[in-house]
Amino acid sequence: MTQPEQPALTRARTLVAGNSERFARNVFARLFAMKPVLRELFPAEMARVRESFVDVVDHVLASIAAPDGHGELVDFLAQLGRDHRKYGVVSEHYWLMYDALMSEFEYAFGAGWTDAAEESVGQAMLLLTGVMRGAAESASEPVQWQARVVQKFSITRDRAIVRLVATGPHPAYAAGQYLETQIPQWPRTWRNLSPAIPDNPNGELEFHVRAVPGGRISRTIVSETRVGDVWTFAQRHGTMQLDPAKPSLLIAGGTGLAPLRALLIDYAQYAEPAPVHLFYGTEYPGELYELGVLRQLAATNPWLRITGVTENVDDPWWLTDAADPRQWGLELVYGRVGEVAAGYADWSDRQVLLCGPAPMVFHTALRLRAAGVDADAIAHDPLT
Ligand SMILES: NC(=O)C1=CN([C@@H]2O[C@H](COP(=O)(O)OP(=O)(O)OC[C@H]3O[C@@H](n4cnc5c(N)ncnc54)[C@H](O)[C@@H]3O)[C@@H](O)[C@H]2O)C=CC1
Repeated sequence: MTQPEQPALTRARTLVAGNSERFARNVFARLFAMKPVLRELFPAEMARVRESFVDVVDHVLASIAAPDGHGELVDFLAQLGRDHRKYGVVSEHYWLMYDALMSEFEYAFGAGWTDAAEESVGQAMLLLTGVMRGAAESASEPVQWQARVVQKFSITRDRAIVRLVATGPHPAYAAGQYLETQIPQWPRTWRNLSPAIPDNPNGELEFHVRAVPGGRISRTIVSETRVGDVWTFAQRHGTMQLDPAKPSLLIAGGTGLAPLRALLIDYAQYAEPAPVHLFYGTEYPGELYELGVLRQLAATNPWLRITGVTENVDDPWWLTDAADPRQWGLELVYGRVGEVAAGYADWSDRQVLLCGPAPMVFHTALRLRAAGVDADAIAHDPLT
């Protein structure tokens, strides 16, 4: 394959960026016109799909011109191809998508659609659709698996714990990873959720969910999920892990505790692992719902130290029936969890894991870096 021409790729990126919403709409319109049944594979609300789609097209156009090989790009597209199996996308659909993309680029380029432009853009789109198709064809794991809700209870008015049991064998996930999840109330719509317990032979799963403002899926889980609902899972992702040979600092915001909790339970299997200090923060003391469980874990695992952090000293009037975390005798500090943790000690020798609301993770990482922690030592899931 000859190196695609930079000017044509740059022009293609400019055209897409000029009106990315229209570009994506037109490509999908062309695709659905060629095969109307494909519309059923996508969620009713396409805005997020279109946004991600344009990001991928732009990423490919930007990366393919790089002279130093396309290793990372190929890995990225291969993962995307495996992920897309859950939508019911099959090989033939990738050829149709290639045709839809090329027709739209031809339309967008207008008189500028020269042989050279067609060849360069064609190579990029062939790479995009070809790598995704190839990876999907060679993937060996089941596309989807299911689990049934066996228990659900509210922690506060906008947070719930949901427990499920897998209905059959499922691909194991590593503690700290998150799973692509679909709930029956929102068919064909996928969200990432982090299990709060490690993978286990009984297929038991536990999720801690906050109804985030504007979050359709999380709100539905908190308000509508019932025992007996069947959830569907697809790929697992995420690279957060704990090396038992290195001391760690874990900082959790609210239900962001979930994957760190799974990691701690998993970590407890080691005989004498390196120390771990967990800072667990919420807005109000009554929201530190997991302190009781964490205290039990710390009582039998001397390597674990826990500090609860709350922004407010007292609970608001609406936080009823909340347990007072002071009863567990654990350290409780007031402030924002990231600021409290960063100023608490010298963490420069620690591996650091962060999880919680995106602004909290972002600000905590900044604070830690300002306090001398190396950026490479800090890990968290992608911020969305
Ligand atoms: N794998 C992942 O990335 C996971 C992410 N989450 C996310 O974690 C969030 C948890 O929400 P809640 O339980 O309501 O936690 P929350 O909103 O009550 O926040 C908990 C902590 O974050 C701090 N915080 C909040 N906003 C901040 C800001 N702008 N700057 C600095 N610190 C801030 C608070 O001071 C508190 O200590 C959800 O948005 C959920 O999507 C939850 C589970 C897994």
